[in-house]
Amino acid sequence: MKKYQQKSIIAVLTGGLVFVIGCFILLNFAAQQLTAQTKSDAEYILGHVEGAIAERRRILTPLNKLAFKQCDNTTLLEMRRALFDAKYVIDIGFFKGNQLVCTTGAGLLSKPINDKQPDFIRDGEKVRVRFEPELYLLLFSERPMEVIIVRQGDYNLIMQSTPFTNIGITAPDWEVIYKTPNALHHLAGKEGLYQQVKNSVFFPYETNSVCSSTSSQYCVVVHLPWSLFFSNNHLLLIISLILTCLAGISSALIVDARIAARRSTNQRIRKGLKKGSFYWTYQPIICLQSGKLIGCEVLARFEDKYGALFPDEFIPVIRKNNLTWTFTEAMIATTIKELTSIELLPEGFKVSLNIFPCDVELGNVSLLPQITELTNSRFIICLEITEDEYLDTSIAHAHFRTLVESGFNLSLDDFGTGYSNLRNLQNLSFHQLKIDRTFVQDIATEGLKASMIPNIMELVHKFNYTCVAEGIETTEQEAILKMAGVHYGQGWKYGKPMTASKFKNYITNQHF
Ligand SMILES: Nc1nc2c(ncn2[C@@H]2O[C@H](COP(=O)(O)O[C@H]3[C@@H](O)[C@H](n4cnc5c(=O)[nH]c(N)nc54)O[C@@H]3COP(=O)(O)O)[C@@H](O)[C@H]2O)c(=O)[nH]1
Repeated sequence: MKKYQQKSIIAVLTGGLVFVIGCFILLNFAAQQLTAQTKSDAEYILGHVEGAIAERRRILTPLNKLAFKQCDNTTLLEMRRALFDAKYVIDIGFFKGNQLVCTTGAGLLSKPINDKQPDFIRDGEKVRVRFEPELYLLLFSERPMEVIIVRQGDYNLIMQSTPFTNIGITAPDWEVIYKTPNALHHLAGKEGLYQQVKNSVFFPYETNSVCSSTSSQYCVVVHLPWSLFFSNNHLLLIISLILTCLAGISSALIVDARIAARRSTNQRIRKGLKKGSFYWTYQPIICLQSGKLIGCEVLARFEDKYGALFPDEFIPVIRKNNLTWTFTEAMIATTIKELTSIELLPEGFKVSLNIFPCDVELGNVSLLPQITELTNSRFIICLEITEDEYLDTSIAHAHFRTLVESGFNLSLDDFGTGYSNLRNLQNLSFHQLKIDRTFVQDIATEGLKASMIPNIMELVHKFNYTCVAEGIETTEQEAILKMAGVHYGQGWKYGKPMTASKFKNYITNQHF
């Protein structure tokens, strides 16, 4: 599998992982919300259950204390008074023995009704509770009602479960139960739900149950399905999903970009040499006295699908990978062709090519005289070589002599920066010395390096060199260098390194 494909897979996997983690966080958040919702629904219903229990006590205990022996108008009046501000109780009945004789709704019954067996009895208080799924109350006789009937002493009361169902809860299913040691008694809501929850038939987080703190036998269970929860919060869900997707996509893009950026410079440069990612630019060199263009320096640039690399990045890699000569050959082949095609360039135009010092030591430079594009060109080919310890050997000196004999000009680059051996100035068969731009930049601050320019010029004159100052950006620098006797200048003041076509336009506007 190709490396870039592997890297794309890593980016996609990272994006996918971020998406999955995002979804997990989202799901976890939704689960917390669902739990909170079911808990608040269950507590809401339980609040009503406790309210109903309290109401039952509030009504039945005082009524029983009145100790009526039969149902007459006084009894009915007291019963109706008790019912007046009730919230859960819809009817109160009075018993004689085991027979219901009157109710607040129907008054005195023409035919007493026998009490039925309760579902359960609350021990201490002797409260008998019965769930009636379809009770036809005389007052509301057209429709059956789901009610809870609670008997205490001589009275019973009927509570409707509608106050629980018509409340503002989200869960569609819920159940109120009463737990005895041996059984569960359904009181309101969806019968059997409690048992289903105990049997874990639902998805996680969909259910919740709470029991009363005052009467712990009363419990409420609610069920809110995920599907309903999501459909209730669909807008939030969609926005969160979009954000999670965006997080996934952007992390994939970031990883991709980072991988691309980190993609081995080595590899890019190796491939770039074969695939033409290198191109060359030309920076004008000007005669400081006449102001005329006398030559140019060839400077490499690199750009591939991952972006540009600067010479400071690719030159060391080329050197480290022993690609210096391959690189120089590519430079010569392209640049001489490009410059030759610019007809306006006169005979004797000076083309400065950078040569790696290691190619001098390795003897590769001895191949230069064999490159006919160079030797047959109408230009003066100036080889710029950085001062280096490699140049300080007798073999190097011999190569330089051969190059000079073959018609090349030699220029000592970056003079004053690195390895410096003044003896070389005399021994090397060089034509030119190039003052490094740090000396020129020092002019503005009148620094130590700038103060050394006259000394450099003394050496230049002594050994009969020509001198180029590089990095000239301002008129002030130009004036000072001109006064110091520097012959040529190179820098942004005259033009930045430019492609062949731009250089052609530049030349069109110059006078030789
Ligand atoms: N062997 C080869 N070496 C090469 C080749 N192409 C470049 N190089 C070497 O890389 C070093 C950096 O080069 P670059 O970034 O291109 O910088 C050159 C100019 O752009 C820069 N310059 C020129 N004028 C100005 C200026 O006014 N201000 C300013 N801040 N910078 C300026 O200076 C660099 C000139 O380089 P040089 O004359 O060679 O010292 C550099 O060492 C290049 O040699 C290549 O094809 N082969």
